Amino acid sequence: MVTINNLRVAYGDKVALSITDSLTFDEGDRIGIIGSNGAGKTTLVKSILGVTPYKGSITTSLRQDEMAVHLQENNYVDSMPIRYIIEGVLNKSIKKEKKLQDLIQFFDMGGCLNKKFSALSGGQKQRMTIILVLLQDAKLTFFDEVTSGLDFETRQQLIHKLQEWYQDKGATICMVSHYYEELDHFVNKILILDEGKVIDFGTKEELFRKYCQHAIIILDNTPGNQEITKGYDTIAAPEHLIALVCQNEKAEIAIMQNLIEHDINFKRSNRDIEIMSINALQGGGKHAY
Ligand SMILES: Nc1ncnc2c1ncn2[C@@H]1O[C@H](COP(=O)(O)OP(=O)(O)OP(=O)(O)O)[C@@H](O)[C@H]1O
Repeated sequence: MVTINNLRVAYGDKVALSITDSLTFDEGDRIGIIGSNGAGKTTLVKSILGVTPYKGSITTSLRQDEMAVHLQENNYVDSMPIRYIIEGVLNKSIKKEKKLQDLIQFFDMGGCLNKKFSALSGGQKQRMTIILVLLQDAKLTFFDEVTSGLDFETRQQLIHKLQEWYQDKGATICMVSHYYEELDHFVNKILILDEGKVIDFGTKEELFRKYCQHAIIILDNTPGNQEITKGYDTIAAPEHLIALVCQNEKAEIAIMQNLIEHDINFKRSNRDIEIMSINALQGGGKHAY
């Protein structure tokens, strides 16, 4: 659906993106794009959309109007009831457009239509923009930090709604996010960027196996837990955690039995995107896909 080759984007002297290998997004992919601030995530989205000049090639079977985007920041007229913003942006009447009515109902925005944009909560503001984006029914949709600035519960609700909306649809989605738990539920592939370069790209399962093996056991990084886990293989984890790596089921059962005997709380995971990506980033060039 989209193939990228030798992509390079620079802002003045600063190279924001340099993708040397070929990168392909297939139809139906749900791709999570992760990377720290300034990694080039938004630049990649804008390049594919054709709104940022680049060198190299991006080939796609899609027309421009078959792609939609939800960008990080959206500015609307603050003092206007959102009913008129929605109708003005779409050039459609809510009364006459069944699909638009369905979306408004689905995202529970019917009661807000007469409110000014400035009077909406953060979650309602995001939902309004999402309605505008989803109405396009695009073959490829980008969500760039769609939940940024929202509290945990509102983020969860929004992602849950998006998931529900897309569950029977074959649409291709690219979601840029710093929130790993959101991506865990929403995407099947992960693209890891760092300083403008691709660190890895693959299915969640492939990448987890590559960097974390069969499973990991995660526990608090306390002196007591450090002592008990001394003989085990660990991989990189956020500072407050210890991640024990298990090569196979037998090994994980042995570790878990030992932890249970010592009355230690732990979490077992075979899909932790955060720990996988920390290890992918540490592997750097060694693991480059
Ligand atoms: N219009 C611009 N002019 C100059 N530099 C830019 C511009 N847009 C982005 N950059 C720079 O390019 C690099 C990549 O930016 P980009 O916005 O793509 O990163 P990102 O991964 O989306 O970051 P974030 O998570 O903070 O949104 C950064 O160093 C950024 O400062």
